[in-house]
Amino acid sequence: MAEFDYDLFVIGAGSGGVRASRIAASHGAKVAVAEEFRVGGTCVIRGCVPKKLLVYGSHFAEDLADARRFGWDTSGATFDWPTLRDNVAAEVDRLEGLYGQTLGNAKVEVFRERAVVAGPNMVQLASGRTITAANILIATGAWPGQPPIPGAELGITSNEVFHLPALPRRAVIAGAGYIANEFAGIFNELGVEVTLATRGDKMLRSYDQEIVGKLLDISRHKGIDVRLNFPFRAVTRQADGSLLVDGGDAGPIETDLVLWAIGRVPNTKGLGLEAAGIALDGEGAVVVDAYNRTNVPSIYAVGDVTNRVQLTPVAIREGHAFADTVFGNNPRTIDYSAIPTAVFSNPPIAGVGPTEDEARALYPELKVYRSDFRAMKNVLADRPERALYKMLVDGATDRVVGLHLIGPDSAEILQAAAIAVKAGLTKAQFDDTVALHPSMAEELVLMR
Ligand SMILES: Cc1cc2nc3c(=O)[nH]c(=O)nc-3n(C[C@H](O)[C@H](O)[C@H](O)COP(=O)(O)OP(=O)(O)OC[C@H]3O[C@@H](n4cnc5c(N)ncnc54)[C@H](O)[C@@H]3O)c2cc1C
Ligand SMILES: NC(=O)c1ccc[n+]([C@@H]2O[C@H](COP(=O)([O-])OP(=O)(O)OC[C@H]3O[C@@H](n4cnc5c(N)ncnc54)[C@H](O)[C@@H]3O)[C@@H](O)[C@H]2O)c1
Repeated sequence: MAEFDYDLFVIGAGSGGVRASRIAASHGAKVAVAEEFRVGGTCVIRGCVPKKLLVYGSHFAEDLADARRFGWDTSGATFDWPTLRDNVAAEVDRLEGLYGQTLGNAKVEVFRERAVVAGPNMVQLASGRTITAANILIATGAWPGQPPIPGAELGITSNEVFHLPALPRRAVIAGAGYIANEFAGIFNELGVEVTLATRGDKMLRSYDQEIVGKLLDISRHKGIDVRLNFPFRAVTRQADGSLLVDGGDAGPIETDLVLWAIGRVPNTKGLGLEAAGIALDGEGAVVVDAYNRTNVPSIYAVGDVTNRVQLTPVAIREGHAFADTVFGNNPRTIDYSAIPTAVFSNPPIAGVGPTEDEARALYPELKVYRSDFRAMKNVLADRPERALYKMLVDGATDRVVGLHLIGPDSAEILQAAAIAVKAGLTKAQFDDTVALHPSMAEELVLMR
């Protein structure tokens, strides 16, 4: 190994890169990682973590309103955006520090600058220095996309949304995926007039559409103006400083903020990959095999940059499996089946396994169980919205193959239930489990 500066050089200290660095070092490898922005990556700095904290922060609006029915006098309660924004930013700073410490404790050297691939065993740092490594891991994540229309630059993306100087009076959120629905919920609760507009005819395409239909109804009931089939043609700044979104036949929308949430593009531009001969797919994602190896044998890639499943727990698993495979003498691949996922909309959606439409094609004897109910807390709060739980069962084997939920705390409930789906448990085994009463989760063992 002495012919190289490092056994492993990782580009990108996000979810996948940090885990891979730490585990490779624990297997005895000499490791360095380069990070051009902030250690921790998208999830910690401008993704999952600050987003979830804003979800909590914004939900107090409804909680405080509901509290009155439970006897509390909440008059005089006010909201201050800078306080929430700055407290969230401080928590992100704290976590960034912990990630740095973890790398330091693991004896991983951190270069706080951009790195690009300069050859099968060489990277170049922004400062000009070149470094050699027996193996290179590309873990550069993804970048928010913007549509190729005039005025797109007048909008912001999830990169900027956590730092708004003030909340806008009105916001147009473009897209109908994860980020769009999560920020529609956050902004709506914080009193912003939200329009969620997407060019397609569906929201959250990969989720069970009956569950998504419920979210659509509840979102509209909460005052979110959801526009499907909305073509974004252009954005212009008006004389009074507001923005005008040109939607062609769907009409213009006047707003104060445009948030692009139209998908995240693998971060491979200018990374030296073409020059190094690394194969990319049509969307610019690094092509890898099941062991995360590219077509150049010394170069690997994990996480969003490979555009397989753009989720933190998946990037972490891929990074870990890569390190075990290459440095731990333990070749491992990831099982991508039955990955539980959630959208932290208001209310949240969570699902595991195929949707009902997908399951119908896979299991000819599919049985669908439903529980459509109003959470006890919502009943007393006089809040009309209902929850919906769906269980998909393969009639041939009685196995529960999918669960799809919308309702309070559905992500928390699904994580535990997903273990049963992953383990291949049957409907009879769910039914054998005594209900935990009173809870929402008990619906899962009471479906008839
Ligand atoms: C708003 C938002 C909310 C999200 N919420 C969730 C959620 O609730 N749950 C969930 O599972 N996932 C969520 N995600 C997705 C999740 O953040 C990503 O799937 C995850 O961060 C991917 O990890 P990664 O290691 O592939 O990339 P990243 O975490 O993006 O890390 C890549 C790192 O590489 C750095 N980098 C890039 N190029 C270079 C270079 N040339 N040199 C040096 N450094 C470089 C970047 O600065 C970055 O720090 C969310 C994403 C967003 C944007
Ligand atoms: N809770 C979570 O786990 C979570 C949260 C946020 C992000 N993420 C990850 O990050 C990824 C990116 O999130 P996202 O919400 O940006 O993408 P997404 O893929 O979830 O949704 C993109 C949406 O934009 C629409 N769209 C695409 N091009 C458009 C255009 N030109 N004009 C209008 N609409 C357009 C699509 O139809 C789709 O509805 C997600 O796919 C997910 O993997 C996960």
